[in-house]
Amino acid sequence: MASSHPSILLVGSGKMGGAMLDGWLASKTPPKIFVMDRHKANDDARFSVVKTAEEIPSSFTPDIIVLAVKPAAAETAITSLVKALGSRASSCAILSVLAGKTCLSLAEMAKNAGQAMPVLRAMPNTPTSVGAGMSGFFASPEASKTQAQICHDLMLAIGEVVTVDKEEDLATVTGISGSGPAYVFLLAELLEKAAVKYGLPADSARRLARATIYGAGRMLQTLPEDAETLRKNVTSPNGTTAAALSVLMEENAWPKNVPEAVQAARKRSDELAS
Ligand SMILES: NC(=O)C1=CN([C@@H]2O[C@H](COP(=O)(O)OP(=O)(O)OC[C@H]3O[C@@H](n4cnc5c(N)ncnc54)[C@H](O)[C@@H]3O)[C@@H](O)[C@H]2O)C=CC1
Ligand SMILES: O=C(O)[C@@H]1CCC=N1
Repeated sequence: MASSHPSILLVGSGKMGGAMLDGWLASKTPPKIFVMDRHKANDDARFSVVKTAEEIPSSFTPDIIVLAVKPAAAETAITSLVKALGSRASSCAILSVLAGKTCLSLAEMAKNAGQAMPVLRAMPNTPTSVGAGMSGFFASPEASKTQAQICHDLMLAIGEVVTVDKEEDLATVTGISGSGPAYVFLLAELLEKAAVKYGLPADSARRLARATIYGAGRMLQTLPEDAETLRKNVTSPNGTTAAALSVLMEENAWPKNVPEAVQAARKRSDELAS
């Protein structure tokens, strides 16, 4: 297995698979990529596309199968891959980005289809498409050190990686960074709507909301201060920010809602496991 330049089969190139694909293609040393998705056009010379597992050429054996289908589609996809790859599947590992589905349950699917395969999991997010992703990562004990390193490095090529020691912690990762971009996009939507409500033109509203979130994000990314300090630096005593935060930080507002939202995502992740 070539760890420096692995070959991957990306199964599912929808919103998350497509975001990872964009990230890898823009990375310094893109892996060799085959995409398997009946909805993906075969119009880009930088990777090959097959619509079904049966179309994977016998000359191609991936090091890593990156599984990026919906959780409910996992079994069909794994079964078709095991059957089509035959004995070649024995040298592949599965890197799943599916919410919820455990390494054990995915490994069972492969075994039931006729081939034991090690399973590793990553929980990425859509900012991987612009090289600014955040992924949680877990390698099951069945994966070799080389497979774990390759998968870790694949995710590192498209953003940051946090390795978790306990697989169940990926549910929390999902509620924080996997789903998290949606919380930020919601904030952008709501700020934009508020700006329009109070009289600004739509274009200005959009720019103000987006640039504010981008600027705050860059500060969080580049400055050493913690988020609380950065917030306090904006908040003049008895000023406008204090007035706004008295609404958002009210006991039953964000301090209650945000942890509850994360817990709802964690619970849903556990439900998707079965
Ligand atoms: N959307 C997101 O922000 C994130 C999604 N995920 C996970 O990524 C997975 C995919 O989610 P999305 O990309 O949002 O869904 P999606 O519906 O946009 O993409 C799924 C893709 O899988 C393809 N597909 C379905 N069955 C297939 C099969 N048998 N063979 C090949 N391709 C097949 C579909 O054609 C589709 O393009 C989910 O399991 C989700 O939990 C993880 C982190 C973030
Ligand atoms: O909503 C979902 O289930 C997926 C997992 C994390 C982000 N999107």
